Amino acid sequence: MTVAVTGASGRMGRTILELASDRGVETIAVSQTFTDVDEAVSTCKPETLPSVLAERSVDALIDFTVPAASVEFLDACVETETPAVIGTTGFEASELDRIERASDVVPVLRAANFARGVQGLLALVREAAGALPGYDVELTETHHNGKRDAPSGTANTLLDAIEEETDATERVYGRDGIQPRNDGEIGVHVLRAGSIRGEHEVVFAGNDEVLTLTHRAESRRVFAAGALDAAAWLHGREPRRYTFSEVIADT
Ligand SMILES: NC(=O)C1=CN([C@@H]2O[C@H](COP(=O)(O)OP(=O)(O)OC[C@H]3O[C@@H](n4cnc5c(N)ncnc54)[C@H](OP(=O)(O)O)[C@@H]3O)[C@@H](O)[C@H]2O)C=CC1
Ligand SMILES: O=C(O)C1=N[C@H](C(=O)O)C[C@H](O)C1
Repeated sequence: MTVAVTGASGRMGRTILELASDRGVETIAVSQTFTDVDEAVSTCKPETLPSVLAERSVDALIDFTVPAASVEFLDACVETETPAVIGTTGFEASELDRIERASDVVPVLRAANFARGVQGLLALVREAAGALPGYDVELTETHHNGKRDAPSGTANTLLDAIEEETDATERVYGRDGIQPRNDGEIGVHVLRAGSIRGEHEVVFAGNDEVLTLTHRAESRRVFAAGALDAAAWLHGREPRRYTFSEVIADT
């Protein structure tokens, strides 16, 4: 398998290149800035991506960058009929529409979190939310100090699931001042500190009891592994939007 990895000098880009090399997956590092690339990895600048995808036999593109760049890279995939795995988070609605339209032409798998355990967390949160009506729900997410978007993409996915399963619909971001908690709120709390890889915790409290569900990523390799698994799985599929849970169910 050959994958093109955008944002190759970034935290995730580097981790994917490392893990791909361990797995014997060939990579093309797509980077605006890369200077210290391993000789075994070929590189290209983002501007040349369309011609590289057209000329080289690339099985999938893996993108962990920023939303504006991500949708541009996806255009190159559409132009060259290359499947796309997108891990970038923080998209606006118009960018999500663009991704949706691209998936009419090429297979696209976008996930806010490529850790398999987060799919477990999502299922458990859904179950708890449905089983504990009326309980207060609060979510905390904690990441490294370089993360741009807040709340995290994973937090937003968990919040969507909680809202689907409960009557709570009002997201309250942080708490400050004199304001008692109202029914129907979901508290959302964001921490940015040090090099923490990614933690998500959902608290359900009521009836004199507390249920806490937590996922903690201990290394970026867990996300890189999921993205590489997704790329291998996506290659050769029909154009449409796919989910990471489909990959997990199958591998
Ligand atoms: N879905 C998941 O499982 C996970 C998702 N993420 C998400 O992945 C994304 C990247 O995270 P992370 O690696 O920590 O971020 P970094 O900031 O470390 O890396 C992002 C890289 O993207 C490239 N880039 C930045 N701006 C542009 C631009 N305007 N045009 C083209 N390329 C650009 C740069 O690479 P270069 O200079 O080489 O081009 C940069 O180093 C974030 O949205 C994050 O939330 C992170 C971890 C897991
Ligand atoms: O930026 C990160 O680091 C992470 N981002 C993803 C998100 O926004 O949910 C996934 C993971 O938590 C790491």
